[in-house]
This record gives sequence, structure tokens and C-alpha cells, in this order.
Amino acid sequence: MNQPTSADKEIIALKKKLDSAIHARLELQKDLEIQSSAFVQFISKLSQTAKGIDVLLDNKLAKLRKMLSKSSSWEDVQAMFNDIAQLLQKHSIKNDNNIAHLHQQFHQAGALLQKIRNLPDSLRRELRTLLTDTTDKKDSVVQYVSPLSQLIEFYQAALIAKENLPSNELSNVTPPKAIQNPYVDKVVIERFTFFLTHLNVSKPYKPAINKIKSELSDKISHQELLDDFLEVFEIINKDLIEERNTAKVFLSTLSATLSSVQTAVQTTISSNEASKTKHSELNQQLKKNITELAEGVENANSLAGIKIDINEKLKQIVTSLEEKTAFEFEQFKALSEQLNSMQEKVNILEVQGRAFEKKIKEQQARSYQDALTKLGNRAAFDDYFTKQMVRFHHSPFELAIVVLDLDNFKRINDTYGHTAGDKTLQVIANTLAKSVDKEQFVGRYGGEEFVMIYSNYNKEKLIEKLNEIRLKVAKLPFKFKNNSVSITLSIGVTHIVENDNIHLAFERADAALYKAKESGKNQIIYA
Ligand SMILES: Nc1nc2c(ncn2[C@@H]2O[C@H](COP(=O)(O)OP(=O)(O)OP(=O)(O)O)[C@@H](O)[C@H]2O)c(=O)[nH]1
Repeated sequence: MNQPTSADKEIIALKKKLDSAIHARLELQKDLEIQSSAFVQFISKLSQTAKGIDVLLDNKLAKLRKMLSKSSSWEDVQAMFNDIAQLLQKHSIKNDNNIAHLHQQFHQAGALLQKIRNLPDSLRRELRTLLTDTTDKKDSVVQYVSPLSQLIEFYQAALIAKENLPSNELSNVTPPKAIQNPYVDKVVIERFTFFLTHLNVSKPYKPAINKIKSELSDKISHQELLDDFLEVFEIINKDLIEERNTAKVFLSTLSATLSSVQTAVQTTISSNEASKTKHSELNQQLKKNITELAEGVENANSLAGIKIDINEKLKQIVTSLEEKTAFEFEQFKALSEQLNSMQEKVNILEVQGRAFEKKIKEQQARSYQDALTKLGNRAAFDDYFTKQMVRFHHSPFELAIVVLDLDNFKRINDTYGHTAGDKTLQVIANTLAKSVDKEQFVGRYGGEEFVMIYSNYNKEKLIEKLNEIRLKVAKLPFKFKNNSVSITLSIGVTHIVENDNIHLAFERADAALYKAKESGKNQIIYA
């Protein structure tokens, strides 16, 4: 057997190498095919994801897919690849800007929602957490989908809470506002209540107004409010008509009585003239009768003749006297009838006059009274202060003016509503009224400002008294929505001095009040 030569051995080794090289190439080809198929798939997926972002990018990706399927030259594929890479980079910058904008918008919407009043506490807490968790900007728009949908949910919940809607009422279609909230806005109710509180109607109508006021609530429908408006209108109208009628009836009776008195006086004057003539005629007649009687006696020839003549003449005198008496009686009767009828009319007039006077006094009292607190109002204060000033200038005495203002009252209204504010004013007014004796004046100057006029209190005594009042008010146990609230007063006070006038004195007290506010409130400043 021939031994293999060294050449044979080399050939065999080379063949082995060739086989393994062929195998390795086949492996490589397989790898390449797998990778290029994965690459084609990746491009196809990229095309789907990027679809619609930009037409140019869509077209370029479609072209690249075609090139890959046709096994175009690598140079062409590479050129297309570069184009697409540049386009994608542009989009990446744009995307970053969009994310920044979206992030800002998201937080603005959240902050706006936080500002809405009366949000349920739980919602407010969740919203705060959401906004804190999203403080950092996200990397993609997609990451905002979840927080955005949460924010929208919060908006819906806020809307439901604000409009008092049952939660299933928020459908896809937004109904018109009137249907969204079946109840009247709270602010409108508060304004209407405020109006009713300050409405000054005559006594008989007050219960009706108070009833309407007491029935106003948060759950009043638009129709019910409209009915209430109409009822109040009717009451005001009736009150006005009645007031006008009372004045009208009085004035027309007054005018009728005056004209009937005038007619009666005229009639009396003319009948007096007529009766004068008649009296003089009757007197003439009597005189004539008596003269004739005397002449008859003088010219008589016999006693029997005289007797007959005298009898005759006396009969005539009696007739004349009877006529005179009857006439006088008639006249007296007519006059007394006239007087009686006049008296009756004057009596009616007097009754109506008294009613009218009472009404005017009532009106005057109302015009001097603050409807909410029942204290004297600014007109009453002006009147009282003027009179005291006149007294002071006539003969000086300790006269002081005090201006009191509630501290931070706006917060009460804003936090607990106008009705709570009104109640506060009433309670404080009542406390002030009870704290002063009858010789002093206390009134509401306007808004949340009160005034007092003190007579015969020197500075020390007055400050002591005002301090008492200040502490008393601060201790009043107000409770709104289960919160205990303390209300304080700032007070400015001054005594009237020689050559003072109302305005100067008031300005001095007001400036002192301003100082009290500036120095931290809840204190008294004496000017
Ligand atoms: N409820 C109610 N509020 C009133 C009435 N009159 C005035 N106000 C309110 O009183 C508040 C006065 O507010 P500001 O003048 O800002 O005074 P404040 O909040 O008391 O602040 P300071 O005076 O500085 O302590 C406002 O909110 C007015 O609407 C009223 O008759 N009823």
C-alpha cells in the first residue's frame, strides 16, 4: 500500500479548510439573510408607527421598503437611509417642543382647577398629588395620556360637585346650562336674600316678605325663584298703591271738606244778607203796626172804638211777631243743620288726618332706621349729631363721637356667604345697642361701620367703656359651618372741641379708626 505523500496530506488539509470556509460562508449568508429580513421588518414597523406624522417621511419610508425588496444597490439604500435619519431628527426636535408645551398646558389646567371654589376635599388632595407626581417633564407625548385622562376625570368630578349634578348626568353630549343645573346659583340666592333683608315695606307686608326670605334655600329651582320675584313685586306694588291711596283719600276728603265749608260760609253770608233784609222788613212792619196803633189811640173818638182798633192792631202785631219768630227759627234751623254737616265732615277729616299723620310718622321712623340691624341709620345719626352739636355750641359739655369698624369682615362674607355676614352684623348691632345707655346714640353708618355719640363721658371713662365693648364683641361665640369664629372691632374716637363741626369731628374719629386698622386692628385709638 502506497503511503500518502506529503503533497497528499497538504491537499487533504486544504480541502478541509475549504469545506469549513464554505460552511462559514453559508452561516454568514444565513445570518445576513436573517438580519436583512429583521431590518426590512423594522422599516415596515417604523413606517406603520410614523404613518401620518409627515407625508414626506411616509413617502421616503415607502421608497426604502421598495428598494430593500428589490435588493437595490447599497449606495442607494444608504443615501435614502441618511435622508430618513435627517427627517427623523427634525421630528425629534419638534416632538421635544410639543412635550414642553403639553407639560406646561397640563400644569396650567391643573392650577386652574385648584382655584375653583368649593372643590370636594378628596378631589383637591388627589389633584395635588397628580400635579406633584408630574412635576418633571416626560420623555414622550404618550406618557401624558394617562395623567391627562386623570385630569379630565377631575374636571368632570369638579363640574358635578359645582353644579350639584348627579354623577350619571354627565353624558357625552353637553346639555345647555339651564338643564345642567336645575337649581339657582347660590350667589343669586344670596343677593336676593340681601335685597329682601333691606327691603322696607309697611308693617302688614313684613310677614309675607319674611316668609319668602325664610323659604329661600340652595335647592330652589329657577321657576320657584321667578314666582318669588313676582310675589315680591306684587307686595311692593300693593304697598305703594295703598300708600298712594291713603294720601289720595285724605287729600280728596280735605279738598271736599274745604269746598263744602267754603260753600257753607258763602251760603251763610248770603242768607245773612237775605235775613237782614227780611228782618228789616219785619221790623218795619212791626214799627208800622205800633205807629198805627199809637195813631189809632190818638185819633179815636170813643173808648169802644179804641178797643176795637187796638184789638185789630194788636192782632196785626202778633202776626208780625209770629212771622218774625218763625223766620228766625227757620234760619236757626238751617244754620244749625249746616253747622252739623260741617262738623261731621271735619270729624271724618280729623280721623283721616290722624291716620295719615301716623303713616307719615311710620315712614319717617323707617327712613331713620337701618332695615338690617334695626339701629338708627346714617340719616338718624346726622340728625342726632347735628342736634347735639347745637347743644354743645350753646353750652359746651363732654361730647364724643366714636367710629367702629368690623375687622376682616370681607373674609366672613367670602368664606361663609352673605347671609352669615348679615347675621354677624345683626348680632354685633344688638350687642352694641345693649352696651350703651339711653342717653347715648348708636347707629349703623353703612356697610360694616357703626357710629356712637357719647355725652358726658370724659376721655378715661369713655376709653374704659369702649374697651369693654371691644372685648365683649371679641368674645361673641360665632359659629359658621361648624367653625368657631371670632370677630373683632377697630375703634376711632374723639371728643368735640371748641370751633369743631360735624365733618371735622367725624374725619378725626375716622382717621383714628384708620390708624387703629393700620396698627394691627382690634384696638382703640383716641384722637
Ligand atoms: N353681609 C353683608 N356684607 C356687607 C354689608 N355691607 C358691606 N358688607 C361687606 O363688608 C365687606 C367690607 O370689606 P372691606 O372694606 O374690604 O373691609 P374688611 O374685610 O373688614 O377689612 P378691614 O376693614 O381692613 O379690616 C365687604 O365684603 C362688603 O361686601 C351688608 O350689609 N351685609
